[in-house]
Amino acid sequence: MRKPNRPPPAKAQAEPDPPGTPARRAALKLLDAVLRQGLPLEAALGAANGLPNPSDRGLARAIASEVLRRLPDLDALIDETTDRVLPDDAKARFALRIALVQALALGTPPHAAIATALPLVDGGPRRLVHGVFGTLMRSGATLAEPPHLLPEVAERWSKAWGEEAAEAARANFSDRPPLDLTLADPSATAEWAEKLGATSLMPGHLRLDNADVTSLPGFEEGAWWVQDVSASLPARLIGRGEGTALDLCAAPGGKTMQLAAAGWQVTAVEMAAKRLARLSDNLARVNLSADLVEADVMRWEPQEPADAVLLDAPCSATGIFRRHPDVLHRVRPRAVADLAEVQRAMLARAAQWVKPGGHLVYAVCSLEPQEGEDVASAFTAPGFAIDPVCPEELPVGLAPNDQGFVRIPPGSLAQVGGCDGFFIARWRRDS
Ligand SMILES: C[S@@+](CC[C@H](N)C(=O)[O-])C[C@H]1O[C@@H](n2cnc3c(N)ncnc32)[C@H](O)[C@@H]1O
Repeated sequence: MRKPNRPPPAKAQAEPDPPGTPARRAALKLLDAVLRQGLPLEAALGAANGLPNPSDRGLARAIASEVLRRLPDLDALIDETTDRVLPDDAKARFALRIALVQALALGTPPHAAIATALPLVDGGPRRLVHGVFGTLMRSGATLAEPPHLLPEVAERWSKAWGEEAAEAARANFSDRPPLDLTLADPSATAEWAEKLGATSLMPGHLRLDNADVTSLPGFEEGAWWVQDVSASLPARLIGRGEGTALDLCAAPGGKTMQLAAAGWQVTAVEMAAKRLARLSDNLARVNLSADLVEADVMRWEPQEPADAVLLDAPCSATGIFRRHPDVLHRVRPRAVADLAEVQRAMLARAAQWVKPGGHLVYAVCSLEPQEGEDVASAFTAPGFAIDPVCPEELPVGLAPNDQGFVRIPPGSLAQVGGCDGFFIARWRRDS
């Protein structure tokens, strides 16, 4: 005989979360996505997008970004205050990181920081979290300025680029990166610099303190687009032209726009449909056009070779760590090795699509030599020779290396606001 359905036993009434808790819960989800699942912060933002209030979404993102920027320093404070080291993935550690970063770096009053973080412990050691937070507040704890890089990153970059560069990278880490714009018409640089109160590191480039992009003069008419000066160099190294150019791995389209503005008839190939749609919107805003192809570069091939081929390969993106501190937490040696393998294969494919007399440019926004120097140095194909970059093609303060490649190590251009880390190589196909 079936038992009659009984109503579930009444649960003890839980205390309601203090206002502001949903933003902290979303921050916790973002951190979990980056640190435990290895996802990019941008991809994880869906977790915060469910929040009805836009300012909560912004807060969740700001908290998560700041925790990622300051993780070693936050964990050092936590570890020196607990009797036993909390596991890396313990909810208590996450709640403390979130509370401490707000109180010590984001200007949240300590009582609000802890009250909104405690519900994140969810039945865990609330008293411990409260106690550790209180001890640190009473002792006048502070966070290092600039923040420390993750020890493994500092070690890797010191080894690759020298201790001074790694220190410069750290110094750069606390500065808010400037806003760089690329002009569709480089001959109008002086005019736009004056209009926007900007400086310029080279023709076609403008640098401003951060600003609301969409309200700046020139946005509506599409006179420029946002692009870090380093990211603008690969397309610049192809120069002006009237022939055909392939832009491989093209979205969101900074380089496609540069090539189209420089007179090339561009085919932009991108695998991610959403990103390709963004590229299309970006082109429309700046009144430029290109043939857009949604395809995997490892499967697609053009009907005929092009005069210029630009491969901005998928990479660890450690060069953009200032804007996206999550990259430093997601890069593991195995991932870099896997990416380097893909990059080599893509470069070999891209080379087949260059016309004799044409150029091939390879770029990655990576600070890992395995993805830059190692890939370019290993590249050989019949008829190709390195086309060494000249110092005059780069902004003052950057220089090609002995092989004629461009390596932009961490801390570059620090005295004028810094720039992204990059690697760029250029070859010419003679036959
Ligand atoms: C570094 S971003 C490109 C940035 C872009 N060139 C620009 O200047 O705006 C790399 C891009 O490559 C795309 N991608 C990755 N693997 C790809 C593949 N196998 N085929 C085509 N696109 C790919 C990614 O979706 C991403 O949009």
